[in-house]
Amino acid sequence: MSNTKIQDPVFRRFYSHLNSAVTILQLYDGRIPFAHFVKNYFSQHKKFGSKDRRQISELCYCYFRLGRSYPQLATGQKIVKGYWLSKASWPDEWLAFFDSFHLPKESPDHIFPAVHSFSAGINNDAFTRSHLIQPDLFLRVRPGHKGAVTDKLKTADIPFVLTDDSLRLSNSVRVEDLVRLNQEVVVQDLSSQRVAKLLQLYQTVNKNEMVPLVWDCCAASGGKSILANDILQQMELTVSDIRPTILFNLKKRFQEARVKNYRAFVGDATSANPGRLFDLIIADVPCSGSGTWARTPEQLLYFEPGSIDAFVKLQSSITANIIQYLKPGGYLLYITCSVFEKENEGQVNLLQNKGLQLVEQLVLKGYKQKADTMFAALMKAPM
Ligand SMILES: C[S@@+](CC[C@H](N)C(=O)[O-])C[C@H]1O[C@@H](n2cnc3c(N)ncnc32)[C@H](O)[C@@H]1O
Repeated sequence: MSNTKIQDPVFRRFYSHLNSAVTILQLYDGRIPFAHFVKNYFSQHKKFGSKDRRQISELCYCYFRLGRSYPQLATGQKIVKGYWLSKASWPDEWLAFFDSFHLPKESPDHIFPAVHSFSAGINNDAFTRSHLIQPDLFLRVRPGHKGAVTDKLKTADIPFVLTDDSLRLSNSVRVEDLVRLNQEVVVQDLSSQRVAKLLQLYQTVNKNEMVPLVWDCCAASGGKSILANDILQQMELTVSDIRPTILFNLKKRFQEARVKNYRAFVGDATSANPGRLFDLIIADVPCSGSGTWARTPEQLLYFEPGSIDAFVKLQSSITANIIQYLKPGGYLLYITCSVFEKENEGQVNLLQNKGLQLVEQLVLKGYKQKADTMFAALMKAPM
């Protein structure tokens, strides 16, 4: 680390945060999400105020964002390089400060683990570099709440960008203090919101006049179910997940979101029998999450490449089971937050081999918009 004596309190504080970040990174082994780890660390080390906590965490994330680039650098130097690259421009005094660390001029060359080919149309270079910057926070405004929500943000003087029903905000905004979460808005990444396109398509191609029976078989806390509720307006919903605790969160969230007409059960989608047939099954399957690693950049260092094949196997076991519960001519909405072709088009191919017809698939590229990258496919069962 540089010996430069910098008296400016801004840089002295930076050094102090840098030293704390180095200590934390030396303790972290990737076994739990870094967000949980750092939260536990701060709850055991009460001397850090909230601003310090935020800055120290950001420095740790800057380190992860470089992935396996610059193996020759000490941890502190790598943090500073990541911090430098995390913003497009810096004032001159900061550039002089960074210079004092004798950092390499070359661009990072091992940000993303090259473990498998990407889905069609993903630009390798742009996607990889997008990990250097923290994505934005996105909210989906629920039907009928646009005016009230934007008024609240304006009154609180919070900068935002509204595009259709999607709000983009800085990550530092505490939205829960400003608007009613789940009732007025849902915290949902931009690409996740774009899955709406396939739900709207389902509405136009589905010729059944009855209220559709819908099963969200990997529901988690219900983000896609609430989206389906807002688009389809009327549906008879079944939700399930393998984790009982997440269904507890779902029930609380559904109460806030005023989603009432549903039944829930704990079930392993590789073998669960929901006891009826459905017009639409939503399978937002467990996956590598590789389209969201700009939000969890520790994965760039700690992700186990071997686990992709385990995810692929799990995904095909889930789809093999659930398609048995599609009505003749019913629809499957298959979703991942992965960029790997194996988890995306590869699974669609398997389903086509089982007789399903592809209606439309979308590679939801978020990397140019400070958002996640996802994949969604709408498929139709034979009549
Ligand atoms: C990507 S998340 C779903 C996110 C959710 N649809 C949303 O929009 O908020 C995948 C979910 O699948 C669940 N899961 C993993 N393996 C499963 C299995 N074998 N059967 C059912 N659910 C499973 C996980 O517990 C997790 O909640």
